[in-house]
Amino acid sequence: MKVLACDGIHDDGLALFRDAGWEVVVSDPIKDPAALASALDGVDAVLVRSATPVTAEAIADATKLRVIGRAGAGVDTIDVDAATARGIAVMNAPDGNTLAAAEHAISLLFALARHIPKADAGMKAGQWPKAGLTGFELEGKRLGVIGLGRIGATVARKALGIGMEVAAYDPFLPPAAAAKGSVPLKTLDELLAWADIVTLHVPRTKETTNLLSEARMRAIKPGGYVVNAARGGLVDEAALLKLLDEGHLAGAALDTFVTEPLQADSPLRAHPKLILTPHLGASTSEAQQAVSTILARQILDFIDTGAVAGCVNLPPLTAEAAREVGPWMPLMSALGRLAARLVPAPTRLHITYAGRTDALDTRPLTRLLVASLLGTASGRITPVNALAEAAGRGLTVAETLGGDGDGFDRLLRIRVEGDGRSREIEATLHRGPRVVRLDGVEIEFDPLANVLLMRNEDRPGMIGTVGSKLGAAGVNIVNFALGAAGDGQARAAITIDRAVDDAHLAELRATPGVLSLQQI
Ligand SMILES: NC(=O)C1=CN([C@@H]2O[C@H](COP(=O)(O)OP(=O)(O)OC[C@H]3O[C@@H](n4cnc5c(N)ncnc54)[C@H](O)[C@@H]3O)[C@@H](O)[C@H]2O)C=CC1
Ligand SMILES: O=C(O)C(=O)COP(=O)(O)O
Repeated sequence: MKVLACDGIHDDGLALFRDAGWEVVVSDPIKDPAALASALDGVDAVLVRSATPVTAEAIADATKLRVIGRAGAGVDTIDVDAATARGIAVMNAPDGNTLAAAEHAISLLFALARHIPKADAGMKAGQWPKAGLTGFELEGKRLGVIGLGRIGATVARKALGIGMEVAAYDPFLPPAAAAKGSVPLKTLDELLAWADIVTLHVPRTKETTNLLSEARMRAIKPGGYVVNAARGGLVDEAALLKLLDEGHLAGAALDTFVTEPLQADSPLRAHPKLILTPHLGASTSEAQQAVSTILARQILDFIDTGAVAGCVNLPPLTAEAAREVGPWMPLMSALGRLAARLVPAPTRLHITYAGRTDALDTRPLTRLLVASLLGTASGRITPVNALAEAAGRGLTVAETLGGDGDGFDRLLRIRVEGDGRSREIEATLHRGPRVVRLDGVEIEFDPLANVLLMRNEDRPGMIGTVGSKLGAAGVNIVNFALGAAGDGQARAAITIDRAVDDAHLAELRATPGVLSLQQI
């Protein structure tokens, strides 16, 4: 397995990959999508920070890539939709840098309040720049937090600790979190009119782009301040310069920019009321160590056990739940392949998880079954894109939980329909993966083995005739399971030690009494 680590990923996380036997390739940021595409050749996982954009073009031919890992919080530099469509999991590690980002925002508040950068620059230039650098106290001032998630809530807590009044705007806060929080919530208009300093802690999305537009910044009290240590593009940079020039805003501090690195000739660099840092929010050794190790563990667990944590395009699956469903995974893949052979153009799939269903998270099982059912048709289908791909291809997927397990601890009943056909497979785990019934007829076989499925006239001599033809083809029978279908026909599942070639298959199909024969 191979991981490509771009953008300066802390070595502690990379060591976990090396310990697990992975090849680790370390790279500087790769800005060019074509260059990233070629660097991704043969790569199973790629790790990035904010410098390397992972675009649709970069991953279009990444046939081995299973995970894009963001060693940090914001996934706005990753084309998550394109990754999902290609069946690639996208993971991040937002808990690892919350403190670092929050402390950076607080640092910027102090830097603004006490002119620290100007004071320092003057001192370094041989001056004693005391006059003109009178600041203001943060205690008693009003801080308006936009986005009360991990970082916003941490900033709020720290700001309360230094005696600031704090309120927030976050329309997506879960009601429980809003109810127990010590930070009053306001509408955006109320917050902007109330705050002395507005600080942003939202992700960059279509909705949050230019959240602080010219009109919104005008709604901040004259003499107010803006801090953006969240994402470039949340603040309209041109409008900010205008409002600083007009004197409507007294100052602003930016850690993140529309274009990064910021252009050398950007007018932002020259503005005396602006404090700039080069996207340093997450740049503490603690945060980098944390995000790299959290992310590495998430990716290694996902690949090794199927456990899902910190994934933005798959539902979570705890290690315990992964252990519970793990043994069923090979069965789901095999049943998907079998179902695809029985009904090549499926339009409806109904899965019943019967018997004991407690502690069974069926989501990864259903996704894998669907991926395997569709995967044989074309393209790259994985549990990440299986359900979307099913919807796109007109396959309805339904699931029933519970019901009689027919004496089995757990029994899977899979009905596939399409093209006028309707087939039913019942399967379980019993000394390995086992199909126990096909279309209601009791025949047992291992769906992972080489199997011939036969429908034949229910008359004496059939086993012998087919058996000797297989013998003549040099194929050994491992198991011959036969069940009467009740209509003068029988069904057989013949487990064999190797695949039968086409010529011998044709000969078997031509055997009198054989009504149909399929190799799976
Ligand atoms: N400067 C830096 O180095 C760093 C920047 N960040 C940025 O900070 C962002 C937030 O990180 P976390 O707090 O960990 O994420 P989070 O997901 O815990 O919090 C984001 C909050 O924003 C809220 N939100 C979303 N859309 C909103 C909208 N339109 N208006 C108001 N609130 C909205 C959400 O409800 C959520 O509570 C990241 O997405 C990233 O862009 C994160 C780490 C470091
Ligand atoms: O985690 C985030 O969202 C960040 O913005 C941190 O960016 P970085 O990893 O320092 O390039």
